[in-house]
Amino acid sequence: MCIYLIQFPEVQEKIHKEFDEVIGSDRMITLDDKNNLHYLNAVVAETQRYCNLVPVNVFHRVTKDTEIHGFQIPTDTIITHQVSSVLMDERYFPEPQKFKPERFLDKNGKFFQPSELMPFGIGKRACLGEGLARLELYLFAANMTNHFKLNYPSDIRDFGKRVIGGTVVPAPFLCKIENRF
Ligand code: HEM
Repeated sequence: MCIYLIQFPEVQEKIHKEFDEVIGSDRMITLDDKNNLHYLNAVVAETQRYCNLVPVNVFHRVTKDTEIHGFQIPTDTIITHQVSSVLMDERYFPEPQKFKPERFLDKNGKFFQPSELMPFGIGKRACLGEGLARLELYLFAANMTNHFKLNYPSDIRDFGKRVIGGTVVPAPFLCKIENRF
């Protein structure tokens, strides 16, 4: 998310505008503020959609003969699904290659979360840590961005490079951090 805020400064500006209007100080932002920070929630959602944090999903075993779109999948086959195929599907997310938090705001500017946004998987084996992870993402994103403005370092080298493993992480990067208060 830090990298996207630097790469898309207009997004960072809109977050700061929302903080100035809704929070208005350097006080601790808590869960009580969550329902009032629509744009911030939209940026967190778009970050999860856009970054595809879990590039290869967890393996599952088919427990009975199954047919999906005409393909026969016998019992005990090991399968994995790709959440990213939904997150990058233009039927649900027009212009999927663009970072657009506004896709998660309704016409009144209120945050909404469509069922197709499924970075934690779906169904019985979806992420067990989803609730905790959502709270952490919100609290970190809110307090970090309220306090600081992020910018490119003066010497930009390989900025924003993705390192793909079990999860995707950014290659170590430098950035310039300014206090907002
Ligand atoms: C941004 C953070 C996270 C993301 C995007 C994420 C995403 C995922 C995904 C996509 C799966 C596979 C779901 C499936 O196979 O359908 C998964 C499984 C799982 N996650 Fe997470 N996860 C996150 C954080 C966490 C945290 C913080 C915990 C624990 C505190 C956690 C615990 C688990 C466990 C135990 C499973 C296996 C569930 C099962 O197979 O029944 N995850 N996660």
